[in-house]
Amino acid sequence: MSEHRFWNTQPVPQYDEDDTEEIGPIDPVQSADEIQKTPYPLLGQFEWSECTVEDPKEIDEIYQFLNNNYVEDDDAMFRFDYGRDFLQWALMPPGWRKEWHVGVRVKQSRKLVGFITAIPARLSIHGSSKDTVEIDFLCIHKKLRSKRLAPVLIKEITRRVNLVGIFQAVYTAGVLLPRPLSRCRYHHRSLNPKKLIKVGFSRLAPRMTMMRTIKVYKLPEKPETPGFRRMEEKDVDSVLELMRKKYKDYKLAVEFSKEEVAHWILPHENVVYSYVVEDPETKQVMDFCSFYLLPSSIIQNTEYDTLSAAYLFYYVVDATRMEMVMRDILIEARNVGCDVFNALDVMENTSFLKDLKFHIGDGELNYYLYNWKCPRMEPQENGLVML
Ligand SMILES: COc1cc([C@H]2SCC(=O)N2Cc2ccccc2)c(Br)cc1O
Repeated sequence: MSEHRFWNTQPVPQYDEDDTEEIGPIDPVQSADEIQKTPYPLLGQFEWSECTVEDPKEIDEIYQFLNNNYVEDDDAMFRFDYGRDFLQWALMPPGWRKEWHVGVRVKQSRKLVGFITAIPARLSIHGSSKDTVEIDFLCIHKKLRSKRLAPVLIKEITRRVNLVGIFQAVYTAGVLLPRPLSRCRYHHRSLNPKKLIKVGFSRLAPRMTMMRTIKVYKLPEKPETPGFRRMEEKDVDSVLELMRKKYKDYKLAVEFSKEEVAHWILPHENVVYSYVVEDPETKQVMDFCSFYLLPSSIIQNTEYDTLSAAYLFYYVVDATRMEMVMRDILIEARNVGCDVFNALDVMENTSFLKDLKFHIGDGELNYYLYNWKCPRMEPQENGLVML
């Protein structure tokens, strides 16, 4: 990892450093008024451009740009296809800022060729609370790769975040950079095995027929947990309470406000689906769970061009009901048309992945902190899900 020309200049733990138990900023503490007021210089033909994500035209432009240029798997078989509604939801949570939706355009054509975003997040890291941002959607046009544009985008978003007095950030990547706070793995549960095999994501197991494979992954028609229902506005306080109690046990977690629970967890059609388990007697909300929809383009396939996928999001479920509730959201995801259900090995996920017939994927997800040194953590100690 010594060859990282950019990351070796940044306030992140370098690879050769030992795993000290120290906790604190890496850069000397600065105040917002010491921060450079002008944007970083760009190569001649490019200019900075704050995107207006409330404008359907601009959200569509961002959608198309990410749909064509964002993250692919190592074999270039799939590329994330974040939806327009999903992007508006992801980029306008409570406390969002327009100046943190940073685009790079070609001056003369106005074409969008670069993008990076930040959203505010109050994080609990090894028990102490910090105002930070979550960095996401860093994307450079395929034709402009290895022009050293990404470091400029990262420095510019850092400057804009520092201007309002925030000096820490969290970000994730499939690639290995100096230096992961936590290294997690994706697991996948087939919902439509026939399509997953046809598009080359799954393979027919030896001595298994397609009919037999379909039977193995078959799920009941409807959820079976007594009291399982969609989450509603009236459940926000209960869900907030469940999260506050449970997520303080994780070494990395967002400290959600009531408004943030409403924004991130209440159902949003075609974006995020959430459910509660209401005790049939007491009418108390005992559990909640949620997943978000993030399709992928299938880059080379004659029969299909999109893979519908659900991703496990936030939940608090009693251990005795865990497997049943998680099976119920597999059923809900299948019922809204998903072909596969994805989950990381974070939180308590490993308690049900095997029994619910998830298989480990080759996708790794590494979590990183910017300008904060602290001990690393195991996936199950990690309570943060990034979109
Ligand atoms: C291909 O193996 C995986 C690819 C991905 C990512 S990379 C680009 C993309 O679109 N993905 C979503 C996806 C695509 C296909 C199946 C499941 C998830 C993940 Br995340 C974990 C995997 O194991």
